Amino acid sequence: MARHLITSAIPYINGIKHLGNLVGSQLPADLSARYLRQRGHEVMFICATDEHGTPAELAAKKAGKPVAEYCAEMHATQAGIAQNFGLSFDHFGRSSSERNHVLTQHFAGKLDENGYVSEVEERQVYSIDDGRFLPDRYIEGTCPNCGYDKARGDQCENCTKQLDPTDLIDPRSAISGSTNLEVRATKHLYLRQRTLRPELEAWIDSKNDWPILTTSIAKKWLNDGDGLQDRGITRDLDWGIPVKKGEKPWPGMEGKVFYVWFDAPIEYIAGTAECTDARGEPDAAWRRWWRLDEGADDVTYTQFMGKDNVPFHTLSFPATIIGSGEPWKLVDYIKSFNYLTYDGGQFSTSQGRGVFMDQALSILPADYWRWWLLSHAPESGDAEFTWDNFQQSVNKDLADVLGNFVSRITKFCRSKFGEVVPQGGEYGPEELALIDAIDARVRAYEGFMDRMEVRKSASELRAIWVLGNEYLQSAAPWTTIKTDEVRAAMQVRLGLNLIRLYAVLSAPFIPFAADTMLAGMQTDDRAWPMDARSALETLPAGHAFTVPEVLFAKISDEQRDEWQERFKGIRT
Ligand SMILES: Nc1ncnc2c1ncn2[C@@H]1O[C@H](COP(=O)(O)OP(=O)(O)OP(=O)(O)O)[C@@H](O)[C@H]1O
Ligand SMILES: [Zn+2]
Repeated sequence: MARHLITSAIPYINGIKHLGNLVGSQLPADLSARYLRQRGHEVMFICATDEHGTPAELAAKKAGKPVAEYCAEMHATQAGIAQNFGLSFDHFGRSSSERNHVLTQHFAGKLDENGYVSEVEERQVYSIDDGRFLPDRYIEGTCPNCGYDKARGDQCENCTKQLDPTDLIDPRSAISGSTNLEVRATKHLYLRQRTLRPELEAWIDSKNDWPILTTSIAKKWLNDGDGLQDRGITRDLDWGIPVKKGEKPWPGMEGKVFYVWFDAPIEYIAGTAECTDARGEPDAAWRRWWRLDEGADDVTYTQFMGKDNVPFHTLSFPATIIGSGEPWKLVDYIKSFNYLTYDGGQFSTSQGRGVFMDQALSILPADYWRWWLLSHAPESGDAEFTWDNFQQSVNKDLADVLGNFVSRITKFCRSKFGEVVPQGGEYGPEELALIDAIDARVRAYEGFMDRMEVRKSASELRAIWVLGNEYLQSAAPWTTIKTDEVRAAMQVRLGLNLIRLYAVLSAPFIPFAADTMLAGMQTDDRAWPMDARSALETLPAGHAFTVPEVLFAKISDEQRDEWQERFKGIRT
């Protein structure tokens, strides 16, 4: 048994997540966590909501609620939807937790002690009417390049020119529209990533088994242009973790908070502490996952995330860990994803484009989505969600292959032998060949799952389902029974055992259907098949079962067209 720490990139709090967010982080992390638990390993799977920063404040304002209240509600909403999707977090924490406050301030204090923090005086736009400094993207005005009148302080989205807020003509606050702005001096803390560059580079270079997507992004940030830059880690905002040096005040930093990207990854650690707190365990229980000097030296730590999060996880967060000078656990493997696109465009939370997790569950159960998303995970490049493709893949893989297999075997057995596993008969060459084929494919499936190759795992699993269908087709117990009832009984017994085996193997992908299959087979034996032959003898002759309800219904053309129409617009 090994110990696996798994974290998913923490979803931002400003709304319900879309299918792109799901497949780019939480869902593959869940696949891995479920698989490793089934293989008997000790798993700690952590996710949380990422709650700080201006977009949270603005979303709260739009909802007409104080930001703390908004975040608490949205956290509960996201947690509920995650549960309905079968995301098996050991804990779904909050980056605004007390634990994260303390740890974030602790890391900042250590970084400062070790000389990795500098203070920089900046000039920033202050909105007198809003009573706050405005981040670049919350200043709007006319683009000096193309004349577009809604250009943002960081960029004109019309002509794509990169801008400074001071370049804008007639600048105004994007929050209130006020033009009562002035430039004020303000002091901020910077994490001295440049100084840590040699250590970071050596560490990245040692990771030769990481996905190319991960290392290529890390190397780009390390080397492009002038190389890795120091990074501001504080902001002039109210909502966030107050800037402190450990438990002590930080002179000159009063009223400022840490930048959301500084505290968000620290929540992986804090979330683990929140988890063991909730279980009523002592500090040692979370520290053994994170502190190399307190038991974490045998932990394998894997992070899951979309590509835009990679720089922070390959460079900034490791800089925080390394710069602390303390023996915290660094990540062992970063599984990153390209983007899922929606019907020819981008998914977007802020623009309400795409299908969101709550909407998805309102039309179909979680497993339909889990299967499609994982079997089409954007691993080697971006992947596109289309309703056509979704319909085809659900109908073919889930309904025609797996669902049909379960239904034919169980119904046939019920009609000829009753709802018990029939007895008699011996395997012939066909059965032995099937068992060998299953063994080979299960070993291949394990290999892909161990390496977190999501699409390949899905197609191997599908191939295992297909083996059963092909066997059933050629063994044809409904024909056999006319001449050889004992042989038909053996074929059916094998088929019923295959259903249990499929439930076990498929559970990481489609946990709800797996439960239905096991409930139908009236067993809770989830033992991973070490060899197919004995695994297929789990349900003995005489064991009772029930015919499960329809596992997967086909998606009709009318449904497909209706959903395509319903979800083509913008969610408001
Ligand atoms: N279209 C996408 N496909 C795959 N992963 C994505 C996609 N969009 C975002 N992600 C990933 O989803 C995770 C959660 O993202 P987060 O909640 O911060 O939303 P985001 O990156 O602001 O995206 P959006 O604004 O589209 O919701 C991150 O790991 C991010 O990289
Ligand atoms: Zn422009």
